[in-house]
Amino acid sequence: MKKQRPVNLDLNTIKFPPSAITSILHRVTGVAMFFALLFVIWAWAVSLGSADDFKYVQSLMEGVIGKIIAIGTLSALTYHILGGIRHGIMDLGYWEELESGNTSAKVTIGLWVVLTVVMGVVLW
Ligand code: HEM
Repeated sequence: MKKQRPVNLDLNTIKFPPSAITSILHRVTGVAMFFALLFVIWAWAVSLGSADDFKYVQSLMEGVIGKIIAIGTLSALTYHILGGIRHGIMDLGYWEELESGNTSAKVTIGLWVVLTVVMGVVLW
């Protein structure tokens, strides 16, 4: 076996292309939504118990943690839908080349960041 095989253990020199980052984010936001849904279903069920229970959930959602959960959940959903639409367009045969795929990935991430900031400002 060749002794002088190329080795690259310097993680700082390894860079993910934008399309890889969108792919990872799609899975991360999908899993995040699964867990967020557990909270959403719990809050929904509790809020239907009585008028007091409703007020309890309302005050929870008006607090800092409630707002972070709401903005985080909507942000994950927004990314997942944007990524899902990008996937649908790729399924139709567009944006499959290296350059267009990376451009659509950058646009997806950019749109997501802008929409998250807008949602954050509106919901805070
Ligand atoms: C609460 C709703 C949703 C949950 C919990 C969810 C969860 C997930 C998870 C966990 C994955 C990753 C699967 C894997 O990588 O093995 C995934 C993938 C995917 N989701 Fe969702 N999803 C939801 C809604 C949506 C919506 C509304 C869309 C479309 C706009 C969508 C489009 C997709 C697509 C296209 C993939 C595949 C991505 C790929 O092949 O890399 N999802 N979803």
